[in-house]
Amino acid sequence: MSPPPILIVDDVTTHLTIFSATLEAEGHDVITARSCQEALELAQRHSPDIALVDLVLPDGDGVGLIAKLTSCVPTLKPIAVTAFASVDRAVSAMRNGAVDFLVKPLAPDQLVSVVNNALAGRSVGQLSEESMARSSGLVGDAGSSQPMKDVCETIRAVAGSAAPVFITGESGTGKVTAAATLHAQSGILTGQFVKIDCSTTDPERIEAELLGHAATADQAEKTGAVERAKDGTLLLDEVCALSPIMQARLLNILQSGRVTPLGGGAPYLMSCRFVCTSTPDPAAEVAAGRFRADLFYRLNVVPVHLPPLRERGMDVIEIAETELDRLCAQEGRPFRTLSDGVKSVFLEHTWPGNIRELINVIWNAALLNDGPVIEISDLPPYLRGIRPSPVGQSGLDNPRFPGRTDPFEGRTLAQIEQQAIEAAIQAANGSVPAAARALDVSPSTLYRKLENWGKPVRGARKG
Ligand SMILES: Nc1ncnc2c1ncn2[C@@H]1O[C@H](COP(=O)(O)OP(=O)(O)OP(=O)(O)O)[C@@H](O)[C@H]1O
Repeated sequence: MSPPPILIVDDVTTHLTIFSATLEAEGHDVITARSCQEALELAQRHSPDIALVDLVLPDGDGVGLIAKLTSCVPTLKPIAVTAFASVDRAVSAMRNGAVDFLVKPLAPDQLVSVVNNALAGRSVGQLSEESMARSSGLVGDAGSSQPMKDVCETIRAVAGSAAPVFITGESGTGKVTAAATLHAQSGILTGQFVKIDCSTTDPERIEAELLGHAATADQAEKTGAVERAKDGTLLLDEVCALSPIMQARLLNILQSGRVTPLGGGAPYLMSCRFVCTSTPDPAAEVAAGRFRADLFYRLNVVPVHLPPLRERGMDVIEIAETELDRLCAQEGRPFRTLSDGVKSVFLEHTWPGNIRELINVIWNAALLNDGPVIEISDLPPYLRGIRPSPVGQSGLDNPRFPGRTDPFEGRTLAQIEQQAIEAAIQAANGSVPAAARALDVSPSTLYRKLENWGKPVRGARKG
């Protein structure tokens, strides 16, 4: 029997032809779709292993398609494909079930490497959990800023207790990694680290995933996550996404400590440590009535907040260098270090996708270039457009702020906004509409701001 095929979803014929030829040359079977509708039909018929999904499709949104594909083929590993300007869309795709993302234009060896990694069960998002199982903790391996020292201290202090921990932070800041670190450092937990993604698991199935179910006429018995995490850690990733009904059931389980599998299996006592994560601020979710206050107080015994990368100062360089070493060893690439210009750009950029975005930038640069030093020209265009601060002004060598750790220090919000907008326009070769698309605002917003700053605008409409 031939292995399941790889599904490529893109409405541009040349992309379909090039991606298919590259993967077929590696011995993969490929099927192609040009729309969400066609992709869903093919997925139902062929149960592909991997789907490469372009995030902009003629009849819908690729992020939504990824969620639908994984719900119709639970074993499917989707990979989001996006244009340079929409890294945050890719981050949102990963939050909706994508195991990895690729940024166009794709180099053939990069496409093959990401697909092979996904087939082997490795992705940027999963490597850390593997490492975590082996190491005594990845959070803290790289990054010595004060906010991260505080986080590591909290993790060390509470790892050995059974108290529930609630980890918050923007997407890609390392919440799941921190949860796995807690498990690895516990010293007392002998069971497994089990993760349930509450935002992508089908709401109809989440109760059975959590509690398990007895055998039925058409389904074999299923062991629930609570039981699999016996004497270990149960991570409820993005717990605020649970429906009101599931929130009530979870509260009930926490209060009684007893779990009864669906369909009448034998009840058992729960013995796992609960760790939850949330990207939206859980207190705001409670205030808005979307998350139960009583459940939040039960789960939020030890709060841990992961700072965004832009507030971690020089950590961005430490993490980039550590990851460069790791990825070069893994991929056999010859890079040794980052140029000073690249370090300066990294300190200027605001990293909306946080560590995940940084790792993808490093991976891209190391795969597509020759080394031994990563230069600005090796970075994706949206980063090349960022002007490093003049000598003496960057975080690397700023005499006013020796050892400065905050790239925003000394700047107002308005100055940071102006710099981000100018960088986007430069990256879009001076096109305001293209920069507006990249920043997800209307062109008129940018024209208005440029006018207020007294900047000449190419192609601006009068009146
Ligand atoms: N301290 C770290 N050093 C190196 N890599 C890290 C570190 N923390 C996280 N990562 C990597 O960053 C990526 C994002 O981490 P993780 O999935 O833990 O973030 P998250 O906050 O849970 O993201 P999301 O909210 O989008 O699910 C992963 O690839 C992980 O391996």
